[in-house]
Amino acid sequence: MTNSDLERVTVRPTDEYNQKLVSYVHPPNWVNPQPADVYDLVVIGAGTAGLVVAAGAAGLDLGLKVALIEKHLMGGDCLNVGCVPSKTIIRSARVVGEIWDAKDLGVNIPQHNIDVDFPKVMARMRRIRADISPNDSAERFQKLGVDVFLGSGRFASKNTVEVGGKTLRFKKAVIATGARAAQLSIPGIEKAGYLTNETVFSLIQRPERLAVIGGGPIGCELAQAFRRLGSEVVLFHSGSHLLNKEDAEAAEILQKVLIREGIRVVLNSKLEEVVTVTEGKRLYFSSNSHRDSVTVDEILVGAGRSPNVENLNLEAVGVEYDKHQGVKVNDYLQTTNPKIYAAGDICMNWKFTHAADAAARIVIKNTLFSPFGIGRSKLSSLVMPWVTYTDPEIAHVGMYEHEAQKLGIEVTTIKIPFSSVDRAIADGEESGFLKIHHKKGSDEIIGATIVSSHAGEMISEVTTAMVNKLGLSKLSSVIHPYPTQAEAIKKAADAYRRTLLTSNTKKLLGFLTKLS
Ligand SMILES: Cc1cc2nc3c(=O)[nH]c(=O)nc-3n(C[C@H](O)[C@H](O)[C@H](O)COP(=O)(O)OP(=O)(O)OC[C@H]3O[C@@H](n4cnc5c(N)ncnc54)[C@H](O)[C@@H]3O)c2cc1C
Ligand SMILES: NC(=O)c1ccc[n+]([C@@H]2O[C@H](COP(=O)([O-])OP(=O)(O)OC[C@H]3O[C@@H](n4cnc5c(N)ncnc54)[C@H](O)[C@@H]3O)[C@@H](O)[C@H]2O)c1
Repeated sequence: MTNSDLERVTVRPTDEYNQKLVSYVHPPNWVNPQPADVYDLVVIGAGTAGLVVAAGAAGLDLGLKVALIEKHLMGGDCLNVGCVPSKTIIRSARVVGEIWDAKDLGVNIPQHNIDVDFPKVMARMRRIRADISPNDSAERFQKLGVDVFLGSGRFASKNTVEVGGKTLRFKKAVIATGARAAQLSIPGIEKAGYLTNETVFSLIQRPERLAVIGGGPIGCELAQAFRRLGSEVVLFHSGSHLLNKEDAEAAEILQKVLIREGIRVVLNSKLEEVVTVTEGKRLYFSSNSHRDSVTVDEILVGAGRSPNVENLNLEAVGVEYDKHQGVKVNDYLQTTNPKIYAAGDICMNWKFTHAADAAARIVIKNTLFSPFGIGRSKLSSLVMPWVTYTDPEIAHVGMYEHEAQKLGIEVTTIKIPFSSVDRAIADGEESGFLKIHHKKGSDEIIGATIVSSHAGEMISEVTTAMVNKLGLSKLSSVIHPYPTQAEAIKKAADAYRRTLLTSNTKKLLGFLTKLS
């Protein structure tokens, strides 16, 4: 491929920050290398999953030949149009949330004095994204010893992939092509136009009125952020509750917060049509048998993901897939072609950056260091936490009660409301809770949910305990600094320990007290 063949990628607005970003993750002057005779690994897609596989394999310094193919921006969704930009604007939005609560904390800030400089919020996001991007850059991966090919990868035969007119022969290949926003079949929406995660971070002006479609993590995080940054927001959700995959009580707390902050939440919604009118985009909808309409400036769709399975010629290599579920893999992340593996959003229900990272590590082990399948790692052995970065955050790890029940595991749940945790009271954050599920009659933790402004920081303690099989008894012996919200974990562990006291041990303790 010569320079002129390289598809130019533009990220809008084309300011200095986005030019810097592109110069790292899709350099316009990039020249694809001459392919090696044969690659130990060819990885298609340079999002988190692909980057971690490539860096992990090349970084071992074993002389492995690794090729990495990216058609758009290295770093994938997470860096460019996902975690990084969303969390960066959520940081600005959080300041507004703090100011809204300031009066209750004795700090009077006239609300009409809040002046969100939306273009500056977005410019800060673009600057930070560009500053982080060298980590995922073509140049860095080249220096790691990876052959980086920019262009669209496609299987050509059982052991070759084509990119930009070049043919790469592989011993093993990895599909890490991720997912994109699922398209909705609402009449008129295509014509009216809408934003997805691929375009919303290119906004430079605040949409004064925003409709968000989908009340999952994307919808809830961005609806709250835009509301706090000054937009009028209406959030449509087809389910009867926001975040319907989460613990219902946790989702209920968030739902109340979003409504209190002025978001119009429309549940059980069915969007019937979108029409462009002089005042904007009008959405006709029904909800609980009631029909209504709302007119907005922009529509943001975040209603699930579709895996990027198209144009890979998967049929030619015997890799089975489903248009909704993605590439079919077994527990070892092997596709229906034993030489081809997959990792990340393309094949997993856990659509998280850290899940893609963890899956990539499994793929490295299973493709390169498990001869004859000996010592392979399994996806099902992972203990997976996740966090929805709303305010309050909702963090979860392991199983929900209903999942355990489905598997026939009897569960006891310990719930610690933050209204009983001194630091949360001092912080004015009593509405959340910590729930720990453990096996009935044992201290083995099988799952936990935390609702708190810092739930995401706290969940790792529970995850560490689960991974290392530290039960509640052990956690009870861990000293937690006072006052911290993480003391809730110790309180739950102490509550478990108290259940162990039988009436006989209580009598014995009472007797010992009298003797002392
Ligand atoms: C708005 C938003 C916020 C999010 N926030 C979080 C968060 O806070 N925390 C979290 O853990 N997760 C978050 N996620 C999810 C996270 O971004 C994804 O789970 C993660 O990026 C998946 O990584 P991946 O490598 O599987 O796929 P991707 O990141 O999608 O990467 C796939 C790459 O493959 C490339 N590709 C596709 N087809 C081809 C081809 N034929 N040839 C060459 N290249 C190809 C694509 O261009 C892309 O770069 C968020 C997602 C969104 C949309
Ligand atoms: N903090 C994080 O880790 C984070 C943040 C954002 C996204 N993500 C990942 O990205 C993935 C995608 O997020 P998402 O929020 O798009 O997906 P999601 O599938 O979790 O939620 C989308 C919701 O939209 C609803 N919906 C679907 N069609 C609708 C319609 N026509 N009208 C109204 N509602 C409709 C669905 O009922 C669903 O609950 C998630 O699986 C998540 O793992 C993670």
